[in-house]
Amino acid sequence: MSVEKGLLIVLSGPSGVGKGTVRKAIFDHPNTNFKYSISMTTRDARFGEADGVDYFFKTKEEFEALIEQDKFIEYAQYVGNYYGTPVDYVKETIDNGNDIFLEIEVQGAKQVREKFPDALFIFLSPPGLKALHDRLIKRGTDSDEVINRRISKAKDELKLMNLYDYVVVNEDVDEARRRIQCIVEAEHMRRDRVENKLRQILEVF
Ligand SMILES: Nc1ncnc2c1ncn2[C@@H]1O[C@H](COP(=O)(O)OP(=O)(O)OP(=O)(O)O)[C@@H](O)[C@H]1O
Ligand SMILES: Nc1nc2c(ncn2[C@@H]2O[C@H](COP(=O)(O)O)[C@@H](O)[C@H]2O)c(=O)[nH]1
Repeated sequence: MSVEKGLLIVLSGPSGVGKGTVRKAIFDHPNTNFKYSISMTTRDARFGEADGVDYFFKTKEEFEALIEQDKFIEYAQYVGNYYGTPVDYVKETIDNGNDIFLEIEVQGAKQVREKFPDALFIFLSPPGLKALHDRLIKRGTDSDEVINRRISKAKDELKLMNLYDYVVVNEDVDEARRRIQCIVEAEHMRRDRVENKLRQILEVF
């Protein structure tokens, strides 16, 4: 009997909205069984970030060689750096029946939609642009110039939220965590119902 494929869950949204914070809350929660896809990037590691934990840090040349070798499900250039999702771990995880969680920006999410139309797409939105700006400043990881570029990008990214299956507003981290877990659970139930229905219909013959 073939193993049922795992769910590919894509969490996207503008920089500073709290994707990483909400993702950590999800993974720290006892009910979580997802795997996490660690991205590759050419940006410098921030204070406290570790290679192979937060990202796989690569040089531009290494990243471009991996693009040539078709080693990404998706990749994008964001504020002067490459970011991408390595293909092997994602495929292996879903083929083994496990759910996998991607935390990526919107251009990458669009590419995933083209390759994996069955994936579940969730957009994390800030309560407002002022809150987003405040969060980027409070995080203290980027210069004013980079923050302004991220906010300018966010204005375009927010316009794409209607392309997602669900939008979750991150007012409160624990509430956003709970909503995302409910969405994933409901999606599993929906898929199981469709699968069972199909089985029943096919049994008639
Ligand atoms: N609900 C919230 N209310 C207030 N502050 C928040 C909330 N969620 C996250 N934050 C804060 O906002 C800042 C940005 O969060 P985080 O780094 O998780 O964003 P991100 O979307 O992952 O950013 P990036 O895409 O740049 O990696 C952090 O300082 C975090 O503590
Ligand atoms: N398209 C992709 N976007 C990614 C990936 N990993 C992270 N990201 C997004 O990039 C921006 C900037 O991240 P930062 O760590 O420099 O703040 C942010 O929106 C991330 O979600 C990826 O593999 N592909």
